[in-house]
Amino acid sequence: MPDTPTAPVLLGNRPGSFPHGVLAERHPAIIRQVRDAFPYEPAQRHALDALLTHCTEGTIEALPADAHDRDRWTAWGMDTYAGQSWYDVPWLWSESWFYRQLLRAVGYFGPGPWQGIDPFRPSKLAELDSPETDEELAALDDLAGRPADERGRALLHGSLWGNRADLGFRLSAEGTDLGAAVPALVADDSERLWSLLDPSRAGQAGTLVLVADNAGRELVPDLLLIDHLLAHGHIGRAVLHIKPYPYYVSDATTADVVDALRRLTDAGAAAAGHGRRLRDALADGRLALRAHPFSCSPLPYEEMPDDLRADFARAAVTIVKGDLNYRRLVGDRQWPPTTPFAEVTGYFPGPVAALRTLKSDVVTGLAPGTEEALVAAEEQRWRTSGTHALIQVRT
Ligand SMILES: O=P(O)(O)OC[C@@]1(O)O[C@H](CO)[C@@H](O)[C@@H]1O
Repeated sequence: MPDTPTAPVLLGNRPGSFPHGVLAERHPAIIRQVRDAFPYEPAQRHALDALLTHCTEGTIEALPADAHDRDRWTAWGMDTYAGQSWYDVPWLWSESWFYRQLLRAVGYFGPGPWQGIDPFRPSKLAELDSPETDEELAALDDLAGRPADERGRALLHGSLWGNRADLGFRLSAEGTDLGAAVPALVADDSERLWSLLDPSRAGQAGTLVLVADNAGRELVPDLLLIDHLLAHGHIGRAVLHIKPYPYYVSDATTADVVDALRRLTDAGAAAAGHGRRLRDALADGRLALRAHPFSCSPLPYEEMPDDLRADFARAAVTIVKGDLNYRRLVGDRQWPPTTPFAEVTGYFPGPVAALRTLKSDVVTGLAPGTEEALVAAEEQRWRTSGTHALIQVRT
């Protein structure tokens, strides 16, 4: 058997590193944002204040015995990491734990009147209802007159670059002129992706699994792409994997899908047509939602449970969106950037495509010349600035 490549797991304990900045600065900023956005009651305010200190100075404390998901977190490594600093456990684990603790602080898991209230909803709705979203939806009218092939490619790129719309990222990228960035693909396997979506390939249109990332201005283009692929027979069915609870600020949940569809149908013109077709697809089963607990797990996809593995195995292709999902797909490790993508995703049970803008250190599958050119132009900033993107495919 060939050796599976490996590299050190990313931790957040090196001051000055990107992961350290997320734990030490981004997480406290997220707590303050949530605290300001909602008229929370005293108990929630106290819990948020306690978390503010705890997440930067404390250690991992096991969930209480009556926590609804205690067994799940035990299986995900909680007892192994209990007692350790948030900075010394795998960064991916620590971040995921942060969102679990934040939701506990605001009473999301209940019981009580705040059960199920998404603390990130105000920022998600503000983005969905922004003039920028209006412009993007209006652009669909021009696109409607173009050949189907061209529309498909434009919608694929819309879904890819929609990944820049990440509210947690914006919080710490403040001051960065995202508008001035030159969009640049550091890897582009899009032709291989289209060949997997060729209906004549297997004699019948297969299933697309799309593992979604952010709500709002990323989810809308994801849905538009799905609608296009269904309407033009590239796929017979789509399964959209969303998060079972709010996560990484802007990650999409079922409520966000409902909001996005409302936004499309209310927009009128071409956007409304997409919205209506997507509603029909949901109603007749051609589009299905899945909110698997593992979608919010602090582990790489290599450790996915059997039922999820079976879902992916049935797909003609699984499209994995965004930075966090990329980290989980290839493993949150200090890979040399030229490590082959096909090797680190060799465990995945079927063809898989990553669509991601680069917003953290992890990257694989770059050509040696690409890495050299990026480093020469930007040192290591290209890894985290969100100004570069990739489309990588393993068949
Ligand atoms: O998955 P997304 O929305 O593309 O990005 C999530 C993100 O902003 O959060 C993490 C840091 O908290 C990084 O992996 C990444 O930059």
